[in-house]
Amino acid sequence: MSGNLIDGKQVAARLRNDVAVAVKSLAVTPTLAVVLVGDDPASHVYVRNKIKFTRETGMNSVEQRLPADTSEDAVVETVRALNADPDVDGILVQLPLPDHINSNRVIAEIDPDKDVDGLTEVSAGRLLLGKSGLRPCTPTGCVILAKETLGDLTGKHCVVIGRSILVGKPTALLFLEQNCTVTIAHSRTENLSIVCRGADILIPAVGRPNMVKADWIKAGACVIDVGINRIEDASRKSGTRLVGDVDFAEAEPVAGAITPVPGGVGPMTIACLLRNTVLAACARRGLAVPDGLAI
Ligand SMILES: Nc1nc2c(c(=O)[nH]1)N[C@@H](CN(C=O)c1ccc(C(=O)N[C@@H](CCC(=O)O)C(=O)O)cc1)CN2
Repeated sequence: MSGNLIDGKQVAARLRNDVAVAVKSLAVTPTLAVVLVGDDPASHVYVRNKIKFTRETGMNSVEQRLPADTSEDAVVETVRALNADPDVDGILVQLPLPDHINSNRVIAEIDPDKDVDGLTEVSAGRLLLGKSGLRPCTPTGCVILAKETLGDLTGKHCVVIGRSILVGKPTALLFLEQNCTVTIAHSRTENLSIVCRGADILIPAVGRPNMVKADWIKAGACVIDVGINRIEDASRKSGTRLVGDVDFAEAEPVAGAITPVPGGVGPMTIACLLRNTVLAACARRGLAVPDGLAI
């Protein structure tokens, strides 16, 4: 890897190791339950990896795989049963759900103390109010990568592009929690490139391949690319490849540090999910959080 690359795979592997050490130190074995509905191939890969890493870090994995035509009520019942199971510490419902299911209703059913994705209204409220709680995984991964690169983030100007509930908004709040000065930019922001050029930390999270160009980036800035976009590439056997929201070839020479896609924020998402599962297990069971899991 070249000098300014932020190696998300390596940081994620280290975090998974910290989780494994933490799990060994606990008197109980945390359990993560995964609910997967339907046949989305990417979701199947993500869930397979979540289960694999859950087991590799010494935790129990519970799987609920439901067919694509499962009714919304049946998915809600599945979540309720997991809420009621005292052995289950964390519940995650893999997104996206099939079109006929209202994701908001399903997520709202998750017990906030088991909400290891940090997506319920209670988790969002706890984050907004600065109360302890489970934080969303991809945004937490962004903070860990930024701190790994820059150390203390106090006073840094962080520009988040995107205002989604899954990434943009919680990312902004988490960087605010780190004492950053935060700007949330989006598709209607005027002079977007100029706003971005003011960033010490730039976090595009919009899902638009190669949108951020070299002249959007302040020289030496830390760029954390949340976009994972599959584009056509006839030169590849598969006919496609993954790119971020940042035009990496243009941006890399300008940035002080930059995440690649793949191999940047993506692997952190699952590592942070495992960390959240330990945090949930400790909070539910009144145990102290083991050393090594603080951000
Ligand atoms: N319930 C949730 N659903 C979804 C989430 C989530 O956090 N919770 N995020 C995404 C999918 N996702 C995890 O679920 C996820 C996405 C990407 C990666 C990752 O490691 N990507 C690799 C590339 C993988 C590839 O080759 O396709 C990378 O960026 O290096 C992990 C997890 C939507 N749904």
